[in-house]
Amino acid sequence: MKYISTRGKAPALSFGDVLLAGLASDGGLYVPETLPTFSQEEIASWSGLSYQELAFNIMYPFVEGDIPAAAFKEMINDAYAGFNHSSIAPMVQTDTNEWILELFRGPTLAFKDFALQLLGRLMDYVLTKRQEKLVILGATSGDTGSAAIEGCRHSDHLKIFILHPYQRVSEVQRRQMTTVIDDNVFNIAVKGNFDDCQGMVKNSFADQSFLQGAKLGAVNSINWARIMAQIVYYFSSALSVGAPARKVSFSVPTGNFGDIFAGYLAKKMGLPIDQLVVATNQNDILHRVISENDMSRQSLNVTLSPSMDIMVSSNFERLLFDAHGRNGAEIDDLMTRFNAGDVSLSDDAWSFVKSHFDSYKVDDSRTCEVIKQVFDETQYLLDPHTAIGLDAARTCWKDKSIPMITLATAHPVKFPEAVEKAGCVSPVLPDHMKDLFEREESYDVLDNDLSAVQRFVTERL
Ligand SMILES: Cc1ncc(COP(=O)(O)O)c(C=O)c1O
Ligand SMILES: N[C@@H](CCOP(=O)(O)O)C(=O)O
Repeated sequence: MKYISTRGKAPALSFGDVLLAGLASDGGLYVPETLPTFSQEEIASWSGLSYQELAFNIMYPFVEGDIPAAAFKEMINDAYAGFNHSSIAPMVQTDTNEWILELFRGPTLAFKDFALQLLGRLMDYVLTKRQEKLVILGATSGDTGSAAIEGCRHSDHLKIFILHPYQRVSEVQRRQMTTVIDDNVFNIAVKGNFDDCQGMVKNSFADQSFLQGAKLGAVNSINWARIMAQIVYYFSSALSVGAPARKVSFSVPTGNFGDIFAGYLAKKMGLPIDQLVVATNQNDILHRVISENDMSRQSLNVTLSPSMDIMVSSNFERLLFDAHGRNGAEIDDLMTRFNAGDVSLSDDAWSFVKSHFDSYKVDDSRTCEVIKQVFDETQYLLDPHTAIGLDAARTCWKDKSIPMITLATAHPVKFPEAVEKAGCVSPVLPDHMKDLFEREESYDVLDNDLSAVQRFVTERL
């Protein structure tokens, strides 16, 4: 399997190289040159497999040639061994044909564990073979950071630096990162927002001279391996409600467009998906582009769903690549125009986007209403991101005979502020985190200044 850049100028790479490269050298994102596809019969034959077996069947074509099958199976088993439910991604029914897919059963209680517990092991494997080391620079709005730290902290080949927006992640999220006191883990609170942090990561890939010869790697969903691992739970959940014999729909709380892009790929790979609903908070650029072809960047709102406080949605570029006939030169030009302030897609590209996605925006007060209403009716407590997904699902659902699955992207215990504002009681921390508020924290607060961040990294290489 070869991978190509969405901007068409970087060399095509193998899986191992893409895994370590993160962002392409031309500023684009790597995508597979061709996608594996599965027949309905083949998908049907997977019903009854364990999550780990299914994960192997779906992901192996992406890594074949770089990772031997036996080693890959071992990594998958290891990556999901720390999840607290035997199904790994269990489903909960909330109404007729309405399902919640619980993606928060991993060690850091958010969907990021699905990809990042595997990514750390994949990187370690490839780096050991190559006898190389990697400096990870990641940006987080709260969840990627802890999952990446958990996935990478035990590797002798990785040093990990995570940027989070100062005072804009929940206290539980911050402590999940900053209480990991390991020699190879560094947390930086940047006096800015998530887009600033993500911008610093991308700029650092564009010019790596500050690393004095060391190599930079990515844990954000700009790294193809993140997307690859997130495809699996679309298949597992769909199979559990009768696919491929029947269609299914998904609603996905969306920020950086990585999770829902994985759903779009599952559809291209053969899963019969009827609707893919993009659910946003007040930071609604994705809802605006899908519904009105308006991609204007507005100032970032601080919301009760902080993990989705994102305006520059990295993975949308991967979709635009398809929307432009996979023409890298067109995307290169489009990105230059976007950065110069052009804010709409061509009619053809917009039609393509609308043909695959529905969208809906949910504000903070409605998020609280949904948390409370669902809890009162079912005793099921949603986290604020999932509440946004569920409200969007109910609003956009076209055919109620088709199961609608909302991705529950985080555990409510991570967001006590929203849960309490909704009038519910925040759950207690799970056993492995119960002393989180007593643990020692370590992090540095830096100005929103790329050179200050790069200097911090260089001094710790
Ligand atoms: C809890 C939670 N929900 C939803 C999202 C949005 O996912 P994506 O960025 O892949 O669209 C994120 C972070 O990105 C998140 O942490
Ligand atoms: N919501 C994310 C933001 C980063 O997105 P990623 O999926 O590209 O890593 C977070 O919680 O950090």
